Amino acid sequence: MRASLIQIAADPDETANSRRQRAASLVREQRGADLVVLPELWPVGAFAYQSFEDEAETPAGPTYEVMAEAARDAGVWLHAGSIVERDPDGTLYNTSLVISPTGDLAGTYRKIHRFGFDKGEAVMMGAGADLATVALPELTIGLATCYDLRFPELFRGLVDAGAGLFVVPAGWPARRRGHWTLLARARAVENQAYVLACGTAGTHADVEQAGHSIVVDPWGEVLAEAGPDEEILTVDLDAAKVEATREQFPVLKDRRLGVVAPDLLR
Ligand SMILES: NC(=O)CC(=O)C(=O)O
Repeated sequence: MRASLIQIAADPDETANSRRQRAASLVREQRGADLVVLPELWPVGAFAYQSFEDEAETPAGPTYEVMAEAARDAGVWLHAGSIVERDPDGTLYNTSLVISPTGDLAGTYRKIHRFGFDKGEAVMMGAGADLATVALPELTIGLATCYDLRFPELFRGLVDAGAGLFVVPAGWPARRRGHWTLLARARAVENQAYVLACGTAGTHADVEQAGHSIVVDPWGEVLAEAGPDEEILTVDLDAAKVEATREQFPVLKDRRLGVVAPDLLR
């Protein structure tokens, strides 16, 4: 299974539309990949809070339209990163879109853990309420976004829902890059799953982005890591490695939910 992570820049020198066109042409260049991934809120910039209202769209809006055509042309599954979604009731969400090789919307995920504590996304957006997985031919992918990476219980929930690969689009700041790498590896090791974490490059709203998109295997080994600038990481994954790792070192079978989290069993 070949995956390409497109670490596109978040610099404010482009409009959302020109970013969409540029991202679409990069997706088209990935013909031959099975799965292509874009980062969090790349049409807007993850920290461009002042643009959220103006750039909000529906899951079937301009980002989907442009990226669906690109996915179809390239014949790939496309995790199109996330958009600012406006629900019909007016609430904004940080919503990921997964598009099939035929251009259909195969899944959406509203970011559950909102970043910013008492400002930014945390106060401007609603919190997602549902876990999301999408079954690809080789593996089921579990969806999470950026700050979600700090919440291991979400990833365990995705494993219980069948995930063997987590896709994590992000707009992670450079000043916390150490956490990004550590957390991506931790989520892979503890869940014996692949992690494809795709960040943004450049600087947006004065927040320097970490870049350093990373692919980690189910044993926690880093298969590929980008630098800080725009870059495309292409990696071959062995889908069978998920089950093989879980069989050879079956820690997930030793969970004691009845003791440590009885509420989860209700
Ligand atoms: N931007 C995010 O969603 C998360 C983040 O920056 C972090 O450090 O966590």
